[in-house]
Amino acid sequence: MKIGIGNDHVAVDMKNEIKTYLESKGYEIIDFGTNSEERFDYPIAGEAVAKAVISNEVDLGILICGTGVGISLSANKVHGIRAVVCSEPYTAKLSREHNNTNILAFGARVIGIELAKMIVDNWLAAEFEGGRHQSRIDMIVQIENNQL
Ligand SMILES: O=C(CO)[C@H](O)[C@H](O)COP(=O)(O)O
Repeated sequence: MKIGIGNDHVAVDMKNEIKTYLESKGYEIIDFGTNSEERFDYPIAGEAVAKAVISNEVDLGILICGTGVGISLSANKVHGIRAVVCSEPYTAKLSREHNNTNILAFGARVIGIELAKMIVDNWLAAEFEGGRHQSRIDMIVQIENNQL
């Protein structure tokens, strides 16, 4: 599986640790940066990873900024993206099973690396359940389509 990863200046170290962790588990990672601790505007990374998901350049995306909020908000502006920001594994898991999220975001200023790994593991291991959840996803898509 191919995963796109992106971050701002706050999250360079955490991004690299998550990247190494996932590569050690056999995932292919495409790094959309930044790799500098110079101030970097999170919408750039949020949009880049989101577009890579939508174009199928990658299967899923992971985004990290200070809180995970700004970078997930940015990704969610791209049509077809369902990005979740979360700080614990339960929401990460359910966001895949019920909401079919295609991007996971979290905050390098909020959680530590071990919790981040646990969140990533739970999110990647979970699968969309479909069934009663599909019609709700269809409704979300309809809201997007109503804006066009
Ligand atoms: O969490 C974030 C967005 O939600 C950013 O990482 C944060 O706003 C960056 O702040 P600063 O430029 O002061 O380092």
